[in-house]
Amino acid sequence: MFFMPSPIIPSILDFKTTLLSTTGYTAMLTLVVLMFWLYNRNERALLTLGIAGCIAACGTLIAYLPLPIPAWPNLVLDTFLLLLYHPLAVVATRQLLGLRNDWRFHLAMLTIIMLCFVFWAGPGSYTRRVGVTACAHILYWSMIVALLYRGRQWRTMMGYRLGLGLAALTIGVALFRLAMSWLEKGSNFSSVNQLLVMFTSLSLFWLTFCYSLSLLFISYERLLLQVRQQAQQDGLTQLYNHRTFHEQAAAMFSRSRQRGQALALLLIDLDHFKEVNDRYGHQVGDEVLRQLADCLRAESRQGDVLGRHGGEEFVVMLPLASRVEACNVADRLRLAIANLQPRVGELQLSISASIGVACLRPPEHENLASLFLEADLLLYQAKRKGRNRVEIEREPEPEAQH
Ligand SMILES: Nc1nc2c(ncn2[C@@H]2O[C@H](COP(=O)(O)OP(=O)(O)OP(=O)(O)O)[C@@H](O)[C@H]2O)c(=O)[nH]1
Repeated sequence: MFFMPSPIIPSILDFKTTLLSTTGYTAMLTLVVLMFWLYNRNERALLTLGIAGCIAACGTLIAYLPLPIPAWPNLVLDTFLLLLYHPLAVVATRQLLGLRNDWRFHLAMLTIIMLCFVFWAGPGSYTRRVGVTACAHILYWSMIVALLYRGRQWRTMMGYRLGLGLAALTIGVALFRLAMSWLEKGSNFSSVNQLLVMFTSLSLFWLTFCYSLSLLFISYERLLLQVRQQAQQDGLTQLYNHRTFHEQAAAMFSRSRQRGQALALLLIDLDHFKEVNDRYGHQVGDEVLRQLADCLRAESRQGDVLGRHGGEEFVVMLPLASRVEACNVADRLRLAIANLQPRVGELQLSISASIGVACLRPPEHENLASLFLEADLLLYQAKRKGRNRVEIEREPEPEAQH
């Protein structure tokens, strides 16, 4: 990341011009990151990256501006400011993953790196200076790769893949620089290698700053995911809300009808829930509903679709479930609810539910509404027959009176 101007480097790679444009891009990127942080202040990683960007921009400016300090302290200060970006990138990544940061560790590492830079490399050895900064890159970016790998539950997100790719590339380029500094005999690079050092230095700069973009991307993707989840879920139980459940159920219904596959719909309604609310209050009632949702989640198979239909009514769609299977699942759920005995503070309650089960019969069920109607009638039948039971077969209508 540190350039030694050389007369052989063509004007297109003019040292100061490159630094000036790099400073401009860094400042612009930093501004974007800080704007996003202002928009979502919970994302402290963006603030850290913004601070890191400001410091790095100062680092490049110091190399550009004729400061009234000697060249060597100027280079040390410039190096220090530019190197600060990397531990801050580690800190930002940890913040993004919700992990704690150990500032003393970062301070100690940076101190060791700077001591190596000043005393082991010193003003006389350009190759050693490149070696030290390459090692710093490898160290910090390996940490970032390890961190991103730990956050692989979000591996489907573009930002994670991008961040991981950029971090891996950064390590690759830094390894190349380390090898160059190692293989070079003298304290300065040959003319051709100087050009390579400059190219790799610039690419490191761009790669690491693009990493800020990838973190921004991750933060944005997570925000989108959160908003989408909130729009799809019921706030109390985190099950699908009425609208989303109906969308999913409608798609499942058409698929099953088209393919001639089995499908069952379970309508579950808590018995005498009004009494729970009236006797213990709405907050206790809410907690009971939450625990009931957890129970349904725990009892359901992968592929089953669960939703809160409204109030104390829940729905479960069972794809590929035959009539017997649906009846077994419904009875298992009924039993699980009866044994749940939700605990709310000191209270231990007893609850039960009635379940209506409608199984898809293509000629009779033309649309999802007809399946729901049947499940609703069966649920009503279960309530009528004493509650805490499963109904799957409609009773014959009472004979019309003559
Ligand atoms: N705490 C709480 N109560 C709710 C919520 N949604 C609906 N309820 C309550 O659920 C109760 C439903 O009462 P009813 O429809 O009379 O049914 P029930 O008392 O369960 O009686 P049956 O269904 O006939 O066994 C009402 O007291 C509603 O206030 C909710 O989100 N939280």
